[in-house]
Amino acid sequence: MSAPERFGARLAKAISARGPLCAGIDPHPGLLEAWGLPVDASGLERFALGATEVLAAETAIVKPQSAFFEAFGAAGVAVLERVVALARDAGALVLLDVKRGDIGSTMAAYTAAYVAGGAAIAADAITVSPYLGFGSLEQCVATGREAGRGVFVLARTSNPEAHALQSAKLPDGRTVAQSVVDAAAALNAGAGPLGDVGVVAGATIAPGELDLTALNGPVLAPGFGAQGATVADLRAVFGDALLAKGVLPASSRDILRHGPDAAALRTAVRATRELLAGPQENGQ
Ligand SMILES: O=C(O)c1cc(=O)[nH]c(=O)n1[C@@H]1O[C@H](COP(=O)(O)O)[C@@H](O)[C@H]1O
Repeated sequence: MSAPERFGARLAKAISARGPLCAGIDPHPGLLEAWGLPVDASGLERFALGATEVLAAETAIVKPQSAFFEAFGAAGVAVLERVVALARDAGALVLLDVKRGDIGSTMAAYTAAYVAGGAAIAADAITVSPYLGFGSLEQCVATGREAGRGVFVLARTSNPEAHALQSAKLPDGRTVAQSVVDAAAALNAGAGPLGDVGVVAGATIAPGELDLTALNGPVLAPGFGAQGATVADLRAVFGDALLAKGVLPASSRDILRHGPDAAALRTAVRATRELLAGPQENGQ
């Protein structure tokens, strides 16, 4: 049997076809209410499946946030499984935002859950945390890679509290965040057109904080939209060359607030895609 196509290659193709926007599927209780839905598992189901049907038909990759599903217990996790399947049927890749990270032996169980061949909730990629040491993630990367799946490692996150920890300096002078990027780059060496190990770098961070030029992998850039970052910020933080090669601006609430009407949601996601197309085209 031939090896599955690698995640980085699949993502590069999806970006070429549909643009780089990553649409977040974050069923916040407040959004369920705004959509006129009950804040229970039935409301979650209608919100999440309705949003996925529209967003996964329009974008290269969707990002369901697991916590909003887990909050409803087993019924919520069952909805998450359906979201993953529905998104794939609609032609989008699925980045499951679970931000997992643990000692290697426990990380193996998260790997089996999400990115190994035959995973229970099989995503195309997951978000992972490097704070038990980057090495604790390497088996997950290797196993996911064999199954054609990837990871996005938290490097410099979009939230204001992140700065003190992630921008702390190591004895060699690099920031913690830069060391995460460099470790990801080492695992992506030689891969083309994009490696399977992405990093998370918020669109809200200061320009020049991170050197991503050697990453050779995708960058998830949340913070665009509801957290205040604009297209101009994306250009300032990442530069046109990187924006044209694997930066995925992620937006959740700013798009989802346009539901529940499917046509209005579709118009909103298309408008966001078009907004992003400017720097992409200019960057080539
Ligand atoms: O890993 C993430 O997705 C993530 C990393 C980060 O640095 N900042 C961040 O906001 N996120 C997630 O991205 C989404 C942002 O949602 P909005 O602010 O509504 O666009 C949420 O699901 C967050 O959990």
